[in-house]
Amino acid sequence: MASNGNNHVSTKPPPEPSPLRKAKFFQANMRILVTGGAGFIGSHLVDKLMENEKNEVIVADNYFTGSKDNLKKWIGHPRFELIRHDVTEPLLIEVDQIYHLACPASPIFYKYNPVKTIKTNVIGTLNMLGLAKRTGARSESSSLCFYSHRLLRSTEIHSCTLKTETYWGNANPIGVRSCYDEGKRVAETLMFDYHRQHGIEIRIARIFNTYGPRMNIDDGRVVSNFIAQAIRDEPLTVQLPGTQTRSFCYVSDMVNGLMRLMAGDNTGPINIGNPGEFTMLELAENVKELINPEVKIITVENTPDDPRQRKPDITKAKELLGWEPKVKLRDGLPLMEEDFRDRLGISRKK
Ligand SMILES: O=C(O)[C@H]1O[C@H](OP(=O)(O)OP(=O)(O)OC[C@H]2O[C@@H](n3ccc(=O)[nH]c3=O)[C@H](O)[C@@H]2O)[C@H](O)[C@@H](O)[C@@H]1O
Repeated sequence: MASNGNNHVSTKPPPEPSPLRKAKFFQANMRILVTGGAGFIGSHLVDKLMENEKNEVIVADNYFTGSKDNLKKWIGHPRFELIRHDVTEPLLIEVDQIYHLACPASPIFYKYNPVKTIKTNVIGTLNMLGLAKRTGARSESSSLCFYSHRLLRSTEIHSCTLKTETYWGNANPIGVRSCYDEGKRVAETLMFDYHRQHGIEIRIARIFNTYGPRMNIDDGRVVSNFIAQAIRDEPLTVQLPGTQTRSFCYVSDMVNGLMRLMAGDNTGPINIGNPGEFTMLELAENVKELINPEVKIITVENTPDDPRQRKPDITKAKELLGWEPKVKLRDGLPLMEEDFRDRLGISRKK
């Protein structure tokens, strides 16, 4: 029997881990960090991740646009942790996967503090890559970093081409939206540099306009604006010219796409969005018909640098991930209406 060097011979086996620790060890074999997990897409992702009993989910959020309300059903759950944390500061924890979603996405929020927005994209992503590098180097499990990116913003007014992943973008570097657009571009560069230089496993999703329950009611984006306006009997404000297009993806489809990407072997970038394209006037007509046929539609001034057309080409997502969206706009809008009515306390007129 081996001596411990103090002439004391131990005959006792090492202590068994406590039943609590054992239970935790065997149940939760994937620790996942979701930055921005108290936000709109993040909180739906958390719901889905928590369905798997093998996942332990940690959310880091500074609550700038996210809210604890979105996570209230998980607070206190043994496999869930919530940290008030700003991703522009380093975070030292052990995780196996990172879904990095933290960043204000609505133009009114990101223009409110553009310096913070670009710091969130650049320094926030650096910090997450640093975390992935550290944990990847130390633990046996692979450490993945995932980064969400909206389509590179196009200011090509007459462009009517589909946006494939090879599109390099034509973004205004000095405009009011540049903090977001350029921040996302640099973040993608950082992701690939860490991947090439340090072997960090990465996934890049290019997320297109997403809608659904839990969007901030007054966050200024078009679907939430129109639905709140229709419920409050206020005119739907179509920004000129009204012929600009967007393609709207329901949040459950988005979350499934993000999880498929994480589970597969492709680094991306890969477009995740719904290719169904609508003009803002068509969207207003749909909201009017489905939610409040009495409501007026008016036109108002637009904001600078508003892209005129946006439609994802999702061939790659279909081929490589076997993913495509399922929820049609006309089915998703009523689901969002229900949530907005609950939160606004306004029920449907009889
Ligand atoms: O939802 C998103 O994912 C995206 O939202 C915004 O991008 P944008 O496409 O301009 O989103 P909205 O602000 O919802 O605007 C969409 C279109 O609706 C129009 N709009 C907006 C608000 C409104 O009340 N009425 C209206 O007609 C805008 O002029 C614009 O053409 C952000 O800039 C992106 O970062 C984000 O990815």
